Amino acid sequence: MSRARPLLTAERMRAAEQAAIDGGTSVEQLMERAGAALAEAAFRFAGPLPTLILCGPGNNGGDGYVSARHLAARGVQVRVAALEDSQSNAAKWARSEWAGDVEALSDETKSAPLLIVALFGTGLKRGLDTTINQRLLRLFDEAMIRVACDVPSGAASDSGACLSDVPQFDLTVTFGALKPAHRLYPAMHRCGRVVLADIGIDGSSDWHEIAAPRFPVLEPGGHKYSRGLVHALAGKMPGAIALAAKAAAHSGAGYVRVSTSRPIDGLPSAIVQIDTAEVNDERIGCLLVGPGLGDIPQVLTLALTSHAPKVIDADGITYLGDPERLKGQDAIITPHEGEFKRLFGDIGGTKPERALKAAHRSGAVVVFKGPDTLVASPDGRLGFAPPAPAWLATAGTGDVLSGMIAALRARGMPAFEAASAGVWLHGRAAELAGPGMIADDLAEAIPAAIADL
Ligand SMILES: NC(=O)C1=CN([C@@H]2O[C@H](COP(=O)(O)OP(=O)(O)OC[C@H]3O[C@@H](n4cnc5c(N)ncnc54)[C@H](OP(=O)(O)O)[C@@H]3O)[C@@H](O)[C@H]2O)[C@H](O)CC1
Ligand SMILES: [K+]
Repeated sequence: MSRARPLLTAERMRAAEQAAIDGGTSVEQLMERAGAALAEAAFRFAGPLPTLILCGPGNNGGDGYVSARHLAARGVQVRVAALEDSQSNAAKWARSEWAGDVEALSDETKSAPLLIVALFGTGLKRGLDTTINQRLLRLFDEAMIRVACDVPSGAASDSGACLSDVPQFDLTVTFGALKPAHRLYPAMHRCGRVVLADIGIDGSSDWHEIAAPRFPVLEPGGHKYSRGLVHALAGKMPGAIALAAKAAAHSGAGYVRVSTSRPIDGLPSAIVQIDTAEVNDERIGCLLVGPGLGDIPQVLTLALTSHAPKVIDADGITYLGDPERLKGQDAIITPHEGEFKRLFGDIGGTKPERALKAAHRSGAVVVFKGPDTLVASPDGRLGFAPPAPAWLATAGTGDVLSGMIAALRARGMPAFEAASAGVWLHGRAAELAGPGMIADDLAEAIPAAIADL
């Protein structure tokens, strides 16, 4: 299991920085490590290209001055352009240690093949002034490779909002821990590749980027029930539950059963169809309800009489009405924005805050889907999905995800881990299925995604 990279809000980042300082590390030492890491990552990524570094007035700019010194020490032709005088002592120190000139950022500033932008990081308070932003965008267009220091300038670190027009960077070098902006829409799509540098602060957090899952080892002596029985309840539109059932089968469930009032054609024969719904059969590893449910809420009510772990998706979420109905249900719900709002109403805050409040209120693991999918647990853990292909936005991919999560849960993974692993595999399978995929291809790409692990 590759180490899951931690994420911290700006406030928790400052606290971690302060703890390091209380522990005897100076701000200048932290800045020296950050700037050196920025130089190292930029050099590895771009090679010894002539470089222009844009430095802002705060410590983000300070990192920029330090990186200028380190790149110059490698023989790189480096120029620095500053927005204004440095405000903080550490930034003043970093600027004083830079032996070269510092140009004033203006309309006359010439760009360079490698552009490193260290204008604003976690201290951004508002969008960039139009003049500054125009200059940034011009220099950006004239450059070949663009690198952001810590956070793309103009992106709000905690919410992932772009407070001004943020261009598309090739690389973002961040320090200590990832920031929410690296994994929240739209800022996440402006970062390019994100490199996390260790600068000696304790970045540990209960927020993480979801990493490739480690699968429960299959017991040779196992049988179809020990590998997990997924029991799906069909509703009005059988196509959706069929897709979810297929995805569950491809995700390694030992046995997939569908309760349906009429035969569903096109289902692989490995998937058993029955016209009863014994939802308290203790062999059930995970119950799945919601895909294609339509307006038959009594099927959801039946599902809630089951003691089995369950995945509730789509219409099943809509018909819940009250999040409290999920208490004690050992449930994973998989809402997109609309279903989230219908169930939880207008919970304010950033997407991470909303996801965690919903998990806390419902007692369920909440997979809050979107171009930035989060997995929130009632115990405060929060997983951020790595960027997934845009072509996942097509009909039926949500049904596939719910089936994948149900299978992993049925295989014995705890709810939060099963939901996180499902989200990760869903994105990976989409990459393998390619841009022309439809949801059926996505389900069929799951075994290759798992084999990849
Ligand atoms: N946290 C760590 O472990 C480390 C972080 N480092 C780097 O430090 C920055 C955060 O530095 P900070 O000085 O807090 O903030 P910024 O550099 O991002 O912003 C500096 C000032 O810029 C002004 N500001 C904000 N928005 C705008 C804007 N749109 N236009 C103009 N000016 C703006 C603001 O000043 P005000 O006068 O507006 O209050 C900010 O104070 C972090 O990102 C890392 O790169 C350390 O170097 C290493 C360790
Ligand atoms: K920046």
